[in-house]
Amino acid sequence: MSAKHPIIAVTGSSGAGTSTSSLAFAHMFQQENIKASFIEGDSFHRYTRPEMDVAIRKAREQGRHISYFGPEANDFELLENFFQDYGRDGSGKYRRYLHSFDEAVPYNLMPGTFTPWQDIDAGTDLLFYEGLHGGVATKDNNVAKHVDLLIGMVPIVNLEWIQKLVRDTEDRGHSREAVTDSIVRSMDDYINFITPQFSRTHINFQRVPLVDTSNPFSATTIPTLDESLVVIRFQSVKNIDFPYLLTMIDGSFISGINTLVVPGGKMALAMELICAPLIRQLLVEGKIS
Ligand SMILES: Nc1ncnc2c1ncn2[C@@H]1O[C@H](COP(=O)(O)OP(=O)(O)OP(=O)(O)O)[C@@H](O)[C@H]1O
Ligand SMILES: O=C(CO)[C@H](O)[C@H](O)COP(=O)(O)O
Repeated sequence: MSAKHPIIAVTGSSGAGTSTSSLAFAHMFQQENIKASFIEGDSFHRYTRPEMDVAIRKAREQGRHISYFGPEANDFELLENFFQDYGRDGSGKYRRYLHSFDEAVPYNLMPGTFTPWQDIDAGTDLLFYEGLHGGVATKDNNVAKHVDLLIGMVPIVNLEWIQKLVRDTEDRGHSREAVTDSIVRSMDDYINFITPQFSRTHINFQRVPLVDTSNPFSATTIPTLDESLVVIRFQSVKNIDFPYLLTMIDGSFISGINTLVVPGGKMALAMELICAPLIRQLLVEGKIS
């Protein structure tokens, strides 16, 4: 935790929508005149795509699996140190993992490689991380403890797989078979390193489709916001003004203790109405109560 240099993390599996959520946060930061450093979790992968292909093959020969969800393919130590450094004095180094030609060409690099490490901008008000491991905690590394506001982005798993399949095939040049294989290969790490994070979050946003997603592996389109609801669970934040949220968000309702449901189309609005006061509190008081 850091009063002076707060860290906000949106954590979620591959395809969950953590990058998409950055838009709502970028909007909030702009409205509140907050200077933020945006960091992508994929920067902390250990391997380039060709190196990862080799690591996957070697692990397979040894009868093991390696995936982007676990510590073999991601440097949790580096991520923890990065958060610690930022929390201490607002410094840190970042790089980008380039998934597609669109992302790689401006750097004159190939997809599946990294940009060089560089210093983050000096003098930022906060760090915003979106990625796989913002709330990870293992016996060796506790990333979660450095985060001041931790948000879980967790679509129902069929929807998550559809979002991953469609995005990875349409934007990242992977075959349907390769994406399916990576989902299967990642399952142990998913259970051990991804899902436990959602018990450490302040708030989880869970998108639930209202259309049939029973065979995610045959889907070719992503259910739209209007074809979904979002279940918002408040875990470790107090003083949430539910009457205000219910008034402001048309079609919202309370489904259980500390759980608000909003129409999918209202997800960004809900995120802003809920998170903006928390961010203000974080910057003024140095913590979320
Ligand atoms: N709320 C949403 N409604 C509709 N589509 C969405 C929503 N959130 C994400 N998507 C779509 O799902 C796909 C994956 O989203 P996104 O790229 O944000 O995931 P991610 O969590 O950042 O994944 P990765 O960590 O693998 O980069 C994208 O095609 C995105 O447009
Ligand atoms: O988004 C991901 C994890 O968050 C990808 O699975 C990971 O970055 C590897 O990408 P690629 O398979 O395109 O090389």
